[in-house]
Amino acid sequence: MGLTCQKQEFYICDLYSFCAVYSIFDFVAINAGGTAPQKLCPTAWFYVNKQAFNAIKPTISFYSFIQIQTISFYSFIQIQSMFSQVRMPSTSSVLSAYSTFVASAMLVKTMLHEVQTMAKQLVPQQLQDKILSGIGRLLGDPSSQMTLVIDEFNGYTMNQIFEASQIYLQTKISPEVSRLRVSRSPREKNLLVTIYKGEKVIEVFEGIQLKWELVSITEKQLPMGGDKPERRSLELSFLKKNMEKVLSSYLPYVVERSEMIKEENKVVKLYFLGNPHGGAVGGGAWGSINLDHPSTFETLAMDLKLKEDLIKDLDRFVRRRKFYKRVGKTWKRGYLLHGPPGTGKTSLIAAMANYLKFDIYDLELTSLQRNSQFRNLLVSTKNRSIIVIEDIDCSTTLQDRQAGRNNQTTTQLTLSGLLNFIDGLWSSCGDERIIVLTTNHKDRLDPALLRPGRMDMHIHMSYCTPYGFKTLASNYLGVSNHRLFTEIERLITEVEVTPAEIAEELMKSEEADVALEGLVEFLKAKIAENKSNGEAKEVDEQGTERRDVVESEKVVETKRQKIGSRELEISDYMPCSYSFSVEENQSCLL
Ligand SMILES: Nc1ncnc2c1ncn2[C@@H]1O[C@H](COP(=O)(O)OP(=O)(O)OP(=O)(O)O)[C@@H](O)[C@H]1O
Repeated sequence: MGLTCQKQEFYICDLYSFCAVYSIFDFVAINAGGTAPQKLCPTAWFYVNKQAFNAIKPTISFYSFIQIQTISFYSFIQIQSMFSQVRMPSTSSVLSAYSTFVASAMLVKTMLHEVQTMAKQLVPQQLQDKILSGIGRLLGDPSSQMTLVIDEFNGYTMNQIFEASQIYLQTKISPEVSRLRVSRSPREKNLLVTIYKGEKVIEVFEGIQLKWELVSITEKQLPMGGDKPERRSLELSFLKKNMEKVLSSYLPYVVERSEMIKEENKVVKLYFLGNPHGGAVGGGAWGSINLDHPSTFETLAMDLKLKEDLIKDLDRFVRRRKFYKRVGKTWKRGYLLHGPPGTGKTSLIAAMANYLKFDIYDLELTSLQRNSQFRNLLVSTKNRSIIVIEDIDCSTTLQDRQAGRNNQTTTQLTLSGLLNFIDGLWSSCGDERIIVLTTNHKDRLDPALLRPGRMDMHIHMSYCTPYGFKTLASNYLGVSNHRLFTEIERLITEVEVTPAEIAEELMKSEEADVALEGLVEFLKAKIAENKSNGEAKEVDEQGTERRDVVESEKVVETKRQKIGSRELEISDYMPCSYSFSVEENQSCLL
């Protein structure tokens, strides 16, 4: 709007400047002996003033306009009489004419303010812009070229348009380009191929021809020596008449495309607590490395149906930005992974991150003392991330509340601080967040954490099943069938063995025969050990109530209980017994 006002002022002032300059030149010409301009001058004066009156009469009072007219006419006559004398005007008359002009200019300025204020009120913004862009078009030549210069740096920070354009231009390199620059950051998977200085890329966007060129200027050698600094810019040239479209459509398109390319090539990062006492806002407390965890949904020994359900749930979550906005819910999703150690909880988190290309923030609660630290850390996490709190049951402070010791203060890290983040006001700072809590002992968690709606999905990860074993055998040994499979599947149903234990046995040899025979021995030994442990317990506790049952009986009993409860047991045909709560699953499938 500031620019608009200046333009209006400029155009109207122009009329008056034109009038005054015209007068001076006209009368210089008269003094030089001309006659025709003498007749033309009053005509021009009246013409210009008439145009000015027509332009502004709807917006200023008639009285104000007459004032302008009188003063400018008086100035005009003064100049005319000054220069029409045979002799040169005296210093006093020049000064008098000058002061009249100054007064005139000041009054005009005041009037212009009045005009602008009223114009702002009376003429809609869009119309004002249209008029100005129309005048701009009349003044500029639309067939001439326009060049936008996009510098690599804005001061000390990288220019995001430069970065986005570079990424975008990778996809537009044509065979005509003869020199390219290739680079790769440490531990990045993909090469960055960009055009070299002087090279051009030409493309057509919605009928507009655009030419990109990389320009590089090598600065003078620094006094301290070292490499000569290079200042790089991208120059984008096109016809002037397309300026508006390039700014409002093309460049946003370039940025959007570059975001998509970045997303495709994104290396997932694992953030961990570097300095929890340091500047948390701005990410200072988080250190990061590339997440090289190879776990994916393909390699994970999970029931196929459960895997598909989870993938669908994640897909639904990421594409529902508008839905969350419409229903007034913060765009986040919580998963509680529970089950014994070595059943794949961490592997599942890595698989989720690799699938969604979301960064992971590993939040170690035991290293925090206060809710404020916790909040600062959460505020400094980025969108499209998974915040993980592993072994939530092991946090002493959170256990305090469960134990009934009401020693929480506002300065301590408390369960309510955590819950506040999960579904309180703090949860709304940031978009597309996934929160994953893991525990080996769901029964030890505070009921407040388990209340329906708090964590959207509870995923039970349990011991290996025959189906799970087959997945692991296929992953580790590349075999889908073997003479020992039947025996191994039978043994697995007799003992609680984790996928981690099986994976370890399968890794002991590259030869399937050797690895599987080793696994058979391992399972038999585990059954025998369990039996002897069970018997020993029985002997120890003879004479008292017999509480323990042999391991196989216990597994069957646990399964029976789960089937009787609301949990949907899938372990009958899956490797590890993952389960969903039916109720929670329904709520997440909104
Ligand atoms: N379901 C599974 N599918 C494939 N591999 C698995 C699975 N479960 C465990 N593993 C293997 O066992 C290793 C340990 O598993 P993981 O750390 O994911 O288990 P966890 O349940 O998170 O254990 P903890 O509770 O001790 O953290 C993994 O690196 C992986 O090789």
